[in-house]
Amino acid sequence: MPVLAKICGLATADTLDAAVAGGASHVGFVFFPPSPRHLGYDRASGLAARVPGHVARVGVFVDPDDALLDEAVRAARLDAVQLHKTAPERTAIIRARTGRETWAAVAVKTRADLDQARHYAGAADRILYDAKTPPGAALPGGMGLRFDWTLLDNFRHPLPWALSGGLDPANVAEAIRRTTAPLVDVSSGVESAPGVKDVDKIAAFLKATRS
Ligand SMILES: O=C(O)c1ccccc1NCC(=O)[C@H](O)[C@H](O)COP(=O)(O)O
Repeated sequence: MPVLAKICGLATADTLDAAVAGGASHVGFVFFPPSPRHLGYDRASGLAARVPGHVARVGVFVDPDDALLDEAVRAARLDAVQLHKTAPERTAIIRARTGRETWAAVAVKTRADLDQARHYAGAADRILYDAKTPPGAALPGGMGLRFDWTLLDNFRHPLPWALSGGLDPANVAEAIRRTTAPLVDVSSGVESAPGVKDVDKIAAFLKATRS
């Protein structure tokens, strides 16, 4: 089974096209104004129009309100929503409201953090294990931080899942081998500066997922 790959935080046509050409299964659009990857609705709409049908459009949110969600789902024609810092009860409501595949991000630093995933059974469709960012950090993701992959050893995943946090072209093959992740997600590992995606790094990352 080929490993699926999401390139997150795309904001330009050339880098979006590189993700599609390189074989990404998912592309991520960030709707969170403090992020250097944040997209307005018009820009998201234009990018979404370039995405072929076999590639899923994922909107990335931080505990969003209904107005933001509704407008982003419409503008970017989202296939899935990825929710950070969103309680299981609210996640279930968003899943029902949008009718979209719903991913719950679980921030991981210790083994105990993984237990949060169980609370999303019945509320989400997929868990995204991401590295926990430091208290007071501006962003809950997209900071290039990695968690200890061995924490996932023998963990009984309550839902389909994905691995994220600090992945890059040099370490993603080892991450897949070590964790058996069915889907990997990257943002800053394929950037030349925060929010600036690099087409060569995107291509290298996607190639490495198949190695
Ligand atoms: O990327 C962002 O700017 C962002 C902002 C707010 C919430 C989540 C965000 N990113 C989520 C992602 O899916 C990233 O791809 C994931 O955290 C991994 O990031 P990185 O460690 O930089 O590869």
